[in-house]
Amino acid sequence: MASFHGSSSRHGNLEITSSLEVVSMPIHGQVDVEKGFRNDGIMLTWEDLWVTVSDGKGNRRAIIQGLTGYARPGELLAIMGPSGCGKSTLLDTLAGRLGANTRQAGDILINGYKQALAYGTSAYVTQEDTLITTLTVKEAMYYSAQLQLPNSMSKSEKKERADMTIREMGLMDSSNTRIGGSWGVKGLSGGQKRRVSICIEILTRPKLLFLDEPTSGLDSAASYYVMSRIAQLDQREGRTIIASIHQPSSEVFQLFQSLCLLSAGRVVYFGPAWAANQFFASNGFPCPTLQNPSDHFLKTINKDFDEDIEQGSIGKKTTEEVIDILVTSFKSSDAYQEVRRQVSEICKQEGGAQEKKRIHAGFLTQCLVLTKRSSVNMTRDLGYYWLRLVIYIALSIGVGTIYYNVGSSYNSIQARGAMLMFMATFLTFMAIGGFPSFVEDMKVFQRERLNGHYGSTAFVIGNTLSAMPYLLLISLIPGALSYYLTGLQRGLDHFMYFVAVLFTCMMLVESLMMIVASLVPNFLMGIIAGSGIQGLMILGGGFFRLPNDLPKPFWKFPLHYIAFHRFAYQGLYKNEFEGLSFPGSQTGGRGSIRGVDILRDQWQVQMGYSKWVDLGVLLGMLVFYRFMFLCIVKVVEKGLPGIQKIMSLRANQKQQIMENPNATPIHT
Ligand SMILES: Nc1ncnc2c1ncn2[C@@H]1O[C@H](COP(=O)(O)OP(=O)(O)OP(=O)(O)O)[C@@H](O)[C@H]1O
Repeated sequence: MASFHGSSSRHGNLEITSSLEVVSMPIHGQVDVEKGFRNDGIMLTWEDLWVTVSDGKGNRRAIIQGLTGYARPGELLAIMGPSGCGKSTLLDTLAGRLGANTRQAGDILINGYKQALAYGTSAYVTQEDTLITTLTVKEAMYYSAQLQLPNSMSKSEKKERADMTIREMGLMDSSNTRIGGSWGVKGLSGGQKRRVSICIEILTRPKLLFLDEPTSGLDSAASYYVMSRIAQLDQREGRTIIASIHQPSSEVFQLFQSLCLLSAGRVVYFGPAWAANQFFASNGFPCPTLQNPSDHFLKTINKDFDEDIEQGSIGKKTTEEVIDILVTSFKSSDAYQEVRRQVSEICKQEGGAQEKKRIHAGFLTQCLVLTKRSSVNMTRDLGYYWLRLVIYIALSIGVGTIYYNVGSSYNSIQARGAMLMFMATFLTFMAIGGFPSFVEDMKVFQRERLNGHYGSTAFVIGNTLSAMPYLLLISLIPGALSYYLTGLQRGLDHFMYFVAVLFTCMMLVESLMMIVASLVPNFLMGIIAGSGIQGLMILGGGFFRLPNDLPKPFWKFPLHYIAFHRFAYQGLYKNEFEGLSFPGSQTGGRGSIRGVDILRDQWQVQMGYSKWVDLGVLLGMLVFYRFMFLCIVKVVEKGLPGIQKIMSLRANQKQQIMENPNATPIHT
């Protein structure tokens, strides 16, 4: 479950706010527990904000340069500018979501305080729609409502909220359509997916909403309806909305209260949207009659396709010169002074005491809903388990026919060993086939986690529980086919042990692949890393080279002891060979030889403990792997922002020292 603690400081030097560190809020006012949100709004200010990235050669490039601005409750602030000007970066910075290779400097204050945003107070709709494609719009919304809304709301109230939000975004007609987008299923259009993403994030009625290109993929009418509904919501409920937007129509433009116009990370204009036209005109770039003002602004400051621009009676100027004129003019304008005055006024307002706040579905509800949602997804996604089940069945029929009725001859010793090794190794290895689905799961989890929908523990529990029935099925059916066709040792207990080892190994490989997916979200790299790790463990497992023949450094110590294959092989061997006897030679001479003697003397199996200990170790490893998965998810979530914060702090101090060598570094 998420931990909700953190600290805040007033007017410190640098802060990275993060919705991961879901924390305390100093906002005064009442908590509307019934509805799951507070009554009062959020005022966000930023002052002299810089963001730099490394160019890989030791130099840093500024992508946001000294921005100052504010966003107030009940207002829709639009961030506009040419592609690559830093709109998404500004949103990410304000929401505390900058990437690990970036450094940030400057103040970001919430209601005049430096703090992370509390759960449910902010939501971020990213540019990329990361949705569970197998669900219908209604299902996606219902599950999300059950996860995000507090237990104090009844199930029907949550459904009602979800239905209302679907209606608000004009998705009623497609509410029973699967989101789609995989396995050749078209599902929703790009614009409809965009609206589903917005719906999911506005379910809790967050007080602060970040929208990155909410209208991309929408036609002009849909853009207007979506933006007008967002604008209505912000006025009705005192929400603070910051949206980056590419090319609003003039109707959409009229919905904006404030406008932040960026060019190459610098502010060209910040202030009331209606006054932007006047600002351009006063600098010699009036908007031609009948032209959409936003088109005019973007055309004037887009230097990607540099062309000379006619300026009043002065003549032509390059776009670079035009941008410099506008940036300089804005810095010396009354509008800029007004921005600074507003920022300092908001910062002066006294906030109430900090308090912890968490209003969302309880931990058990989250685990249950996530298990259910994940099960539905696994059932509908052919690539998750069904395809694998078909291949497993085909392979086990292959194994069964190759080793058909293996008998108890001398040659059957080697055949039994090879068959068991194949089952424990290659069948479990194929869990890699589910990696694309794991990656999609991880993407959805990361989005939902960043927006504080639920905690990582609930996710790991939900994922584990939902996978279990399917893995049991694909251990049982192919396991039974190969076991009985081969004619391995009779007795239900032997068969059940065989299935239990297969099941545990499959769970282990899945856990390993989930760990890889959380560290390497890239599909190809993940498959390479996952199969590489497994390949090493197979080599060190004690089949291809007997345990005593394994080179001691690395292969024997530690690999042989940490590779789960060793315990799987040894457990399966004991399960099969204990209680059986074989002829002492190929011709049947030299009497008979006991299965246990073969294991101890020839295959160097540890016979000092029973097969149940091997299974116990495998189960222990499974718990450890799942726990490790949870820890990695938490470290990625909490550790990286922490490291980033320290690095930013250092960068900021260094910058200060360079600017003023006599100054004392500020410690936040
Ligand atoms: N983590 C990063 N590392 C390196 N460069 C980055 C990083 N984040 C952003 N940039 C660069 O900063 C610039 C601004 O990027 P950003 O995504 O903020 O632009 P944008 O205005 O949102 O563009 P678009 O409208 O096309 O989405 C780009 O040149 C981008 O390559």
